[in-house]
Amino acid sequence: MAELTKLVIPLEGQKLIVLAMLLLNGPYRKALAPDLVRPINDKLVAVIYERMPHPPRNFAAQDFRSVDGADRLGAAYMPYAQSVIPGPPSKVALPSPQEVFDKLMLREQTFDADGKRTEKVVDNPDGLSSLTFAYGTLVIHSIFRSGLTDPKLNETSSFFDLSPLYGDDIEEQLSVRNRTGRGLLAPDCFVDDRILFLPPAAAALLVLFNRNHNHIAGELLKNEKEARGWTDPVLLQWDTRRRNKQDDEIFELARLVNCVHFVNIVITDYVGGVMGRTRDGGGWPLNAEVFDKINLPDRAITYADNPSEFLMATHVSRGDGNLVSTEFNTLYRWHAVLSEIDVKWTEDIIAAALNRRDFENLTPEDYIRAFRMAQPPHEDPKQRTFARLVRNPETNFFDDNALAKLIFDATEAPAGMFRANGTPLVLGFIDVRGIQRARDVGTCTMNEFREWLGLPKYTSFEEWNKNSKVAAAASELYGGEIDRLELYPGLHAEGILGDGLHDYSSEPLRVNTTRNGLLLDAVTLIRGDRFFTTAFNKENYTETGFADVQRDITNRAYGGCVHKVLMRTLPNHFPEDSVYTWFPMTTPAEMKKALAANPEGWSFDRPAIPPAK
Ligand code: HEM
Repeated sequence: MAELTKLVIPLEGQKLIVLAMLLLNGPYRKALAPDLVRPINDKLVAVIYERMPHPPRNFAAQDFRSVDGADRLGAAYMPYAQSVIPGPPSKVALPSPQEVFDKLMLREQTFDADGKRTEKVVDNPDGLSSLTFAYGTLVIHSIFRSGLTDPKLNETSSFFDLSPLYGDDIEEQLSVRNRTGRGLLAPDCFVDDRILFLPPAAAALLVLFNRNHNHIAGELLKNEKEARGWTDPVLLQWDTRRRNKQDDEIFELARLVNCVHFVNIVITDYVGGVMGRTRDGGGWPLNAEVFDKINLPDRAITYADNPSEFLMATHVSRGDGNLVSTEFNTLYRWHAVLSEIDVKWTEDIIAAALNRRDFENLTPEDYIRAFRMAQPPHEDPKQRTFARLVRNPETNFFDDNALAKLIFDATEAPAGMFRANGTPLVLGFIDVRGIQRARDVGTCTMNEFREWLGLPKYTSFEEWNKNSKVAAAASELYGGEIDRLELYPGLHAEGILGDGLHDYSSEPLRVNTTRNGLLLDAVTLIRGDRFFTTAFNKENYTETGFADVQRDITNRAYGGCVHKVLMRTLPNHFPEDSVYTWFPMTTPAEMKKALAANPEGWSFDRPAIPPAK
């Protein structure tokens, strides 16, 4: 093992990423001498982080230097970054987006004798549940909100700031607050009405984050009152100025803390799951201290040929800011992984409103009309509902049982697999628009993106996807030239070798582009955020807030964090011994297999719903 470690130190780029991740993986990690884990982890983080430019080199929409130079990196209403500057456009015309979608991305369909259509769902091979991608929609809606009139503009900030809950400007934020001096959000509401158009587990999760905020605000007021000089809010009811000031302070602190809960789940349950590592106890593929100070030579990669300098201390930067890019906006459009129930839910809403079940020629207008008819969004976000949930007329809360049911249903539903021909027909027009959008904003090709990530370029369509039918269709669309393959279909119809990151044995350098990109992006976004790094301390978060978000890497979920929010916000629904509590992003059926050798103390059954009050 020591020999293997020596191998890692002089490596660089992609080879280092693959080998270091292998060494840090479960069984190998245990065999590593403890003092070797840290240097390998640190070099891995350095290589990943330094590969992304900070700040980005280019803005997708910025043809001229801004007149006042006052751009704030990552603020809402900034243009997307363009990480890869594409080469000159090919003189040969590109295929129509619809044709690209139909041949490479449309979920396989079969028709029975009566013409009834069935879509072939391939369950996610890592056992991920639909809840993973409900969470995923909260993640992507936190950082992407492409302008309707100008898709090069991002109307939300590039930070994991739970903007679907809190909004993108002060007016939106105030629309979900009541400013009683306690820093609370109004009961069970959120700002972003895009979430109402998604399968309801996403909205249910957001409601739980609302409750989590209010729990945190309550604890802060209780425990930090003296230290912060806060007053009992009852005594402030006639003093609007002081009441608002106190409310703002508690609110902003609770928001900071709540965002760390959100990102802790991203790091552990979510990215760990998507990388295929939750089931076998792998969790987050990097050392948990990835966002801490790292002391290494400034550009660790350039020290590759001098291993003795590897441990020399300077530092790897962090907290520099973020600007999400147009390439990653393309990468995250994971419509192929939608579960059968999520697709059915979407289809049923559209069919009921439009009175037809053929989804071939949907338009954005059809789509919006269907959702507005199904559940007209209330003007006031405090009164909005979803999935036909009803608010308690006295408290304005939703029924806990109804929320828990939505979470349990999504936990049991197997997500789909990342694969070619995986996007459900009903989301077809969204992908077609996405392909066109990627062209309009000047997105690079698949191979340009891979090269930028440090991955070897594909040399043939067969290498990109071993399924000969998919490879032949793509080759035909792009005139046999793999370098012309666009990023959108390139990512979403890419084949997975073995099961992606797990199978290094036969072709060690072949790593799936999406997973590779996800890891890079997650490290970059979180490490670039000062509130998760340089400003993450007791002074800024208070003793109470800082203690609340500490992760326990020895817990039953291999360090996962989602159970904390579930148990806290629905205290009667998530039992201590249930896989629904600790592993809701993997289906219970899959967790039963994963824990088969050691099932004592685990319940795999759906938790009982308490009698309605
Ligand atoms: C049934 C579930 C879903 C529905 C109905 C849906 C619908 C949509 C719609 C309507 C758009 C806007 C397209 C446009 O304006 O051109 C969109 C964009 C997008 N979707 Fe989905 N989506 C779903 C699930 C997901 C999931 C699970 C993910 C990934 C975790 C995802 C990632 C994205 C991304 C990254 C965008 C671009 C957002 C932007 O640029 O502002 N979607 N989706």
